[in-house]
Amino acid sequence: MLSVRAPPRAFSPSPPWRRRGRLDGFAAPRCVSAAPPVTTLETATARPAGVSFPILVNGCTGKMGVSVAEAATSRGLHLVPVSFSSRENLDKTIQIGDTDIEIYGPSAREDVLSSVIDEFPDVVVVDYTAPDSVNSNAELYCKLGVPFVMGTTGGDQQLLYKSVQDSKNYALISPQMGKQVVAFLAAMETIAEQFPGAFSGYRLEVLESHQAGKLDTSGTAKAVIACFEKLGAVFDMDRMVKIRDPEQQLYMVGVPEEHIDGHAFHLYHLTSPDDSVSFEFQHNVCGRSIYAEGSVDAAIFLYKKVQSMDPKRIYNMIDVLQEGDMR
Ligand SMILES: NC(=O)C1=CN([C@@H]2O[C@H](COP(=O)(O)OP(=O)(O)OC[C@H]3O[C@@H](n4cnc5c(N)ncnc54)[C@H](OP(=O)(O)O)[C@@H]3O)[C@@H](O)[C@H]2O)C=CC1
Ligand SMILES: O=C(O)C1=N[C@H](C(=O)O)C[C@H](O)C1
Repeated sequence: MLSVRAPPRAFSPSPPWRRRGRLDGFAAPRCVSAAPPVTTLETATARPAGVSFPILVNGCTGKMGVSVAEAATSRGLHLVPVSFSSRENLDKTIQIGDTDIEIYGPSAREDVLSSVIDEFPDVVVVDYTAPDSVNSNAELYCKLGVPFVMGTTGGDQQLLYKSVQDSKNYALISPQMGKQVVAFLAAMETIAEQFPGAFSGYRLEVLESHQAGKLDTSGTAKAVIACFEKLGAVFDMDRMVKIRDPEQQLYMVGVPEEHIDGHAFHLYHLTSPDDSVSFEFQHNVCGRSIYAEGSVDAAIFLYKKVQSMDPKRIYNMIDVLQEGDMR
């Protein structure tokens, strides 16, 4: 994870994506040609969630929506057969296991969600939609008092937290649901808290690569950068290297071809003011299963908090990890 390089003769303080044609620093994960771990009905039976409640996954026309709905079903949760879209009159159903999910447009959102809450008072919503829907969706969940997991990144994050605080609704908000990446983020937060300024004056450079359809800058990278900034590193957000071009991902970043449509590679490079020391951190994820499983962990965690009427209302994935509730 961490590499500290002593300055050899040919030492270059530049990050690898500036030094080489191909990003050698971006070692492809070992899952390269293996299929990502899949939770099947069989494994779900072997590993029951131990708790069951209704879960509504918003954004089932999208990739994460489908993955979370599948993971929820496999873990024995009751998938509510309703989801939403930004498009009116889509007239579409999406089949997840045995459940046909009906997709409703924006004008039906409030009425349909109210009916769902009437029918399933214990429902938890998991949101994987789009950055420009984050705030309006959260406003609606808060207005109707339905607990929600916000996996969608972007939007106005300050406003998001304010909506939840003002409404006293329960919510779990995190730009990152993958257990191991959450652990890395937790470590970064701890280091930043304990040793503020330890990297004072270091230059930070960041590269993130995601599937071409990703609309926003990595929310995870932003959270990690905030920690490096607390540690004293200097970063100019405009200089973030954001790669969405499949050719570059394949030949420069080294993303396995079968994961061009679903990957999240992150590289952070720090250089000391006198160029004598450099650090590199990276986390490279292929596929979406770690987020889908983490999202179900998050929904179960939040459900338990609601049921126990915990006075704390807003959570993140570090809370879930700290309470030992991530698989
Ligand atoms: N927290 C985490 O660990 C992770 C977070 N993410 C985040 O999740 C989000 C979704 O990612 P992904 O699934 O890959 O993206 P996709 O583009 O595949 O899916 C997003 C879906 O949201 C739908 N949508 C857009 N607006 C609305 C709305 N107002 N109401 C309901 N549905 C809407 C779109 O469908 P339509 O055209 O039908 O409206 C689209 O299909 C992104 O913000 C991404 O960064 C992704 C992976 C992990
Ligand atoms: O859109 C994605 O795919 C991802 N989004 C999240 C983010 O923006 O940090 C998490 C992960 O990078 C995958």
